[in-house]
Amino acid sequence: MLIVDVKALHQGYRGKPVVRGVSLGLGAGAFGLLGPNGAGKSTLLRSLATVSAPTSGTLRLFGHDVRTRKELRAARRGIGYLPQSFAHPADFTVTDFVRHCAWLREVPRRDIPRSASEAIEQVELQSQAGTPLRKLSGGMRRRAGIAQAIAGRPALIILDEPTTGLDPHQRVRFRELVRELARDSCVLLSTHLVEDVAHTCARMGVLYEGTLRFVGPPAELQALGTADAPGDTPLERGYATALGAPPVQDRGGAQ
Ligand SMILES: Nc1ncnc2c1ncn2[C@@H]1O[C@H](COP(=O)(O)OP(=O)(O)OP(=O)(O)O)[C@@H](O)[C@H]1O
Repeated sequence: MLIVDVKALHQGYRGKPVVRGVSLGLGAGAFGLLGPNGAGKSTLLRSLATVSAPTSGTLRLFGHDVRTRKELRAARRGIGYLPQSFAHPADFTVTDFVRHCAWLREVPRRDIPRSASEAIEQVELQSQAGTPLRKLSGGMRRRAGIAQAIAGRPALIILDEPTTGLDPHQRVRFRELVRELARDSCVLLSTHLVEDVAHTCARMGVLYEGTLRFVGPPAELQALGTADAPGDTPLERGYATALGAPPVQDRGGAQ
C-alpha cells in the first residue's frame, strides 16, 4: 500500500491556483522535491501534511481518505511535519517542544520521553535539550524542528526545507539521518539544494508553476540535462532542463 497517494490535487489561496493537478504515489523511501521560489512546494507539502484541505483532488494517506474527520485523525497520528517556519511558546525548552509535538500527534504517553530523547540525540541537540528554543541559533532551532517531526518515527515525515541554516557537518549528518529514517518511513523533503536530493533520495520531483515536470531517480534527471542548460553540475543542468518540460503524472512507482 502506498503511504502517500494523491491524485489530481489542486490547491490555492482565495481563488488563486497554486498547485494545479499533482498526482504522486509514495511508499517508504526518501523523496526530494525541488522547484524555484513560488513553484508551490510549501503549499503542496501543507496539503499532504493535512494542514490545509485541497481545493480538489483526492488525498489518501496510509489508505485513509482524509476527507472524513475519523480518517483524518487516524492519518495525522502517522505524520511528522516540519513547516518552513514555525511558532513555538517562548519558554519551551527543546525537550518540552519535542515532547509536546509528540503528544499532539498522539504518540502513546508512556513512549513520549524516550521518543523525544531519541529524536533530540538524532539531531545532536542533547547538550541543548534543556535550553529554551528562543536562545538557540537558527540552525539549532531548525534541528529542534526536525526532532519534533521524527519523534516516535511516524510513517510519513514531511520536511519543508529542513537543511536551511544547517552547517556543513550538520547537513551531512542530516543526510545520514534521512537515509536511516527512509528504511521504514516515507521521508518527503523540499529543498533548494540539489546535493541534498542527490545524496539522500531514491526518487525526486521537480515542481514548476504548480505542476510536476519530472518524477524519477536523480540519475534520470541528470541524464535529462542538455549541454546548454544553466548549471555547474549535470544534476543542476537536468533540473534546469526539467523546468521546461511538460507536466507529468506520477502513478506511484516502486521506490
Ligand atoms: N498564505 C498564503 N496566502 C496567499 N498566497 C500564498 C500564501 N502562501 C503562499 N502563497 C503564494 O503561493 C505561491 C506558492 O508559494 P509556496 O510557498 O507554496 O512556494 P514554494 O515553492 O514553497 O516557494 P519557496 O521556494 O520560495 O519557499 C506563491 O505565489 C505565494 O505567494
